[in-house]
Amino acid sequence: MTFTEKLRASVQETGSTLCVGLDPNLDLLPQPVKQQFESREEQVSYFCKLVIDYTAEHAAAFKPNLAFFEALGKDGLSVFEEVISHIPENKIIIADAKRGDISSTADHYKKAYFDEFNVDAITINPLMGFETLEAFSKDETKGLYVLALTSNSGASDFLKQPYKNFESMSEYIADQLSKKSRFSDTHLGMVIGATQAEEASSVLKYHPEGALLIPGIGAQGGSISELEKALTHHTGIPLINSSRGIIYAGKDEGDWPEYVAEQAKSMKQKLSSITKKYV
Ligand SMILES: O=C(O)c1cc(=O)[nH]c(=O)n1[C@@H]1O[C@H](COP(=O)(O)O)[C@@H](O)[C@H]1O
Repeated sequence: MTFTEKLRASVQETGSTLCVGLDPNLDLLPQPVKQQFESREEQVSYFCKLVIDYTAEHAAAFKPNLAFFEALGKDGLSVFEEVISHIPENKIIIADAKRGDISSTADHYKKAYFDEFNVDAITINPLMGFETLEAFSKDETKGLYVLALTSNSGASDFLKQPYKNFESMSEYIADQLSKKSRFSDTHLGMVIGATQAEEASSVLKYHPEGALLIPGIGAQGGSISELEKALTHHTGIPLINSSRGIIYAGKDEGDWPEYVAEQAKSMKQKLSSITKKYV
């Protein structure tokens, strides 16, 4: 099954374009989890597994962010592996690693994330050039989400600046990804921030078939109705990510996982007008 086939199937099976972001911040973990386990590793592992159990029926994808696992030190990658092994087979797993390096180094990132951890997709920072993508390009079962128009205000530092004969570097990245897609077995998708809906449609038109990872709803305040407008002509399947807005719902309650499930269900419903186009 190719990456896009798996992506479509996961969205269809769940009737959802929601991606639950696994950003386990030790300072924000629910009190009952902290009380139950002494070690940080056990706390993070248990927390993420419960979030997965309680949200899986509402989500097509999970996006563990590597920073939160690396912050655990030497055992962080073991916890990451434990957590991703807990994610049901039919869900898309995106390793949010934002890697991007010269080709020989990129080849080792590819070995780590595609071959060893066997995730479906990884996020890529293209600042070192399109060379950062090449090592990943030979696997039709995998996808890349390349930072194109990020959700933060720092998008104005480079990405929203005019570049070559494009209105912005974001447009140029989208155009290049579309051209490179013809020669790549791996699906080349984009990261587009939900907080950038105004600029998003002009970027999306350069790569209309690209799968999208869209962070910025929930805690960052991106508007779902503006996002829906921006996606009007887009055919690539979007996964819309919320991390803090879901995983820390009901954080100090004994039955916190119920709040997490409720929040995921509610977000799935809020996204339904976007989702219906892709199911
Ligand atoms: O690549 C990402 O996932 C990403 C790109 C971007 O432009 N903005 C962005 O917030 N993210 C990530 O998406 C998640 C957003 O988390 P919340 O704001 O808590 O929903 C974090 O893991 C961020 O690192």
